[in-house]
Amino acid sequence: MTEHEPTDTDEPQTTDTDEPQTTDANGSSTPDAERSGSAGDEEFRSWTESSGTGTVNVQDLTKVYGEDDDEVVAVDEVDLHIEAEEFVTVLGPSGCGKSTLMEAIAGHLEPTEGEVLVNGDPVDGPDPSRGVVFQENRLFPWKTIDENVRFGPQMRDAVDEERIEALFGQMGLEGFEDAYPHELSGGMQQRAELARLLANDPDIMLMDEPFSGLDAMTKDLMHEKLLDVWEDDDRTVLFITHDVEEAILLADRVVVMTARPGQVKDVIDVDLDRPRDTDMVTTDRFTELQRRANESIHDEAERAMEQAEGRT
Ligand SMILES: Nc1ncnc2c1ncn2[C@@H]1O[C@H](COP(=O)(O)OP(=O)(O)OP(=O)(O)O)[C@@H](O)[C@H]1O
Repeated sequence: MTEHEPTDTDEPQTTDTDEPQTTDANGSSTPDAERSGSAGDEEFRSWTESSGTGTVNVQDLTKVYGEDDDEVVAVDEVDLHIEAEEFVTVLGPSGCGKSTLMEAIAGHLEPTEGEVLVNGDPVDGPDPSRGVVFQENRLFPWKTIDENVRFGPQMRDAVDEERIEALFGQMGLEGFEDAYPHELSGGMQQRAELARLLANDPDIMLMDEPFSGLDAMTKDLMHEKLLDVWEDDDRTVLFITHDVEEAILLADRVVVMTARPGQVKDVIDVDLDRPRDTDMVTTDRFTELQRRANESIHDEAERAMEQAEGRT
């Protein structure tokens, strides 16, 4: 498999042209919360053997881009496990390999070393059971919202009209079925993107900074919407972010990554009650978790900045 090679189960891709692509469909994958290093062999074995619907195991994952002088080690020997129905956020500085990790789980790229297992099976390409959402939505600009949402199921001859109608209600998009993506606000586009993903009924949702382009108020609403979806449907979620508050508010566990080459530095258990809402960010426990995450990420952010400035 070549990086980003189009397959008939790949995600819809927007392009600079208005021409339909032949590379669409809908894949989704599961992420993992890692626990390498600190875990004993026996404990680690029990995680990797767990293979319920929606479990992800990343084992010794290394990804090297380029060759010789251009070589970049994006992630280095990452071990991660995510239980079925767990919500894990990955927090890391810019360029530390977060997207690389997610793309490996999505099946969009081939590891240099190591492997990813989903439900105990090796990932060897995209699959609709692993749904991916990016910061820039991948809606087809030439299709209506309804056509976008039903595209994945249609490709598999598995359209469920009731499900699609319910998704429009759940995402507050009734009345916008015939609109085109450019006619919607940023928040509505991301809700349409979520509906498109959920139309495939994925076990695992892989979300790469999906709300980072939204204003604060819309972002809060999207957090509530996503938590509702997750709490109702028991899906596994791997959510990548730079935002400490977002990482804690959403997650069961926050995985903190080092600066490049990305490795798991820390795993923070978030023991806040559920259901969660944005008011929680002012509580003592939230502040304490936030302080811990900030301490963990601080040096890595500095190192990442030095790397970006060419100082290391
Ligand atoms: N296809 C590629 N070819 C060469 N280098 C790449 C490729 N994709 C990513 N990289 C490099 O690998 C490193 C990790 O990239 P990645 O996008 O996974 O990091 P990230 O943590 O998601 O970054 P950001 O937070 O900025 O989105 C970066 O140095 C990036 O430039």
